[in-house]
Amino acid sequence: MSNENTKLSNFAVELFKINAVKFGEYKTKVGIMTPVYCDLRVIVSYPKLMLTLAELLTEKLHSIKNIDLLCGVPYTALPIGTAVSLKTGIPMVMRRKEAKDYGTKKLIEGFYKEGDGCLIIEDVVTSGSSILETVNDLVGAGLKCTDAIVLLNREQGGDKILEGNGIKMHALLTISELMQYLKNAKCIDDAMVKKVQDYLASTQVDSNILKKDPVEDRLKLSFEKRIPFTKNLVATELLKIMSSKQTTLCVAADLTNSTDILNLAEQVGPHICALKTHIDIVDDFHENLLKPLKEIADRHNFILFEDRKFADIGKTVELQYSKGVYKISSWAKLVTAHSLCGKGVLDAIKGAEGLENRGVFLLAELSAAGNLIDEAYVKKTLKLAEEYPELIVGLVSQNPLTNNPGLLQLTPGVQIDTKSDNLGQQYNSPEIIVLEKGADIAVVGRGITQSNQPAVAALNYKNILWQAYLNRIKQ
Ligand SMILES: O=c1ccn([C@@H]2O[C@H](COP(=O)(O)O)[C@@H](O)[C@H]2O)c(=O)[nH]1
Repeated sequence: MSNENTKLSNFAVELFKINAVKFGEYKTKVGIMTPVYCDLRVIVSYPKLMLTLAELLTEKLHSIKNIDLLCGVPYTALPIGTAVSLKTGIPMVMRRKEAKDYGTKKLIEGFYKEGDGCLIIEDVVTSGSSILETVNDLVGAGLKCTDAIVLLNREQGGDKILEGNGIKMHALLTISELMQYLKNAKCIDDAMVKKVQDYLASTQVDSNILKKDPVEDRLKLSFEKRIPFTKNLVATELLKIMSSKQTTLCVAADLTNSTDILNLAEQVGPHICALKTHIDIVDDFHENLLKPLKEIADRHNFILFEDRKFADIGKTVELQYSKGVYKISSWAKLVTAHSLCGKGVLDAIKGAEGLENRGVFLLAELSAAGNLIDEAYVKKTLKLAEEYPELIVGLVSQNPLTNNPGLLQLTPGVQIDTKSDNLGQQYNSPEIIVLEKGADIAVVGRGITQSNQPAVAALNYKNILWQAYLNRIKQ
């Protein structure tokens, strides 16, 4: 046996002795029974063994390039990562499982620079999902992750899944090697080896289930090709309008007079996919505004969209959506809602009386300077959106948050030459929001409404946005 193998064999036996590897009948995280169970948490009670593990991992790490940082997958691999960091002198970062709700609100703790290469350290890999969760947050913080060193590869398909997601796994031991070492040391018998082999053969994780969303898909697919991915009928209609009218422009009709709104709708109508209103700012609002507005929308083939930003308990939202003077649910196919109050808001919009086809843009990020939304909130918003595919048309955001081709990204804060207003609004150019920020639909308000010729301005925005979209999908 080579020197390295002797070390590994001794290490395997020590793991067995401290009960970090057990044989019998154990329930796994997903509820199925396994004859072999590895629980490396216990290793913190054995500092000498921890040191051996750090030495073994350090040897493994030498063949990997571009390591600026280490990050242990929480929680078991955090002390292991620390031990390797102390041994190698490579600094460490820590991933929080939840961003704290006070102070810095960071998901990644420690000092790092954008573009730093971060090596992942993990104890046991089955499907690789824990590593991918950690990678997701690290990459979100601007770090590069290409490799993971792990103590034990359970050989259930995790390595392939990680590879499919751009992560090369380097394992100290495979479960087969571990079993062999333990059998040679007479810790287990042939029957147990066979039992474990049979178990592994019958429990391979499907390598498709954890494949990243097709990263390029949303941004690379044409709107037409994205139609089959939508589960909401207004989203389907919107994509069809965008494709046929060749426009991704949504005008924010933030005007306070009914006649001005109708005039604007008439002028910009041929160039837009949606007209966004704040109906509660209209001084002379009367329901009589709605009939001609709907008529213009039908004639020019665009969608009426009330930017109500619902954020209350479900019952109140139900009433705000369908009752009162505005009766939003009777005319606006699209509305916005904050995710802040959770599912109740979405259930209310889903169940309220009104138009049969309705859709929601969920606010994940805001264009306002100094807004209080943090990474964790964005993540939870995304999760909520995925839970309501039949209602959610997409996300209001300033960045590409999802690769799901069935979700549309609506991005406000768009102007050609202006960077901000005096009340915290922040603007990006149409090209930047499409090519860099991932916008599918751009909301332009004052860039058009304050122009002397709104129709000309709208056409200009429409053309620039469409060209940027064409460039994006052909790249
Ligand atoms: O993050 C957000 C969400 C919504 N808006 C709305 O978009 C328009 C922007 O108008 P401009 O005149 O182009 O600034 C406005 O109706 C906002 O309520 C946003 O700006 N940012």
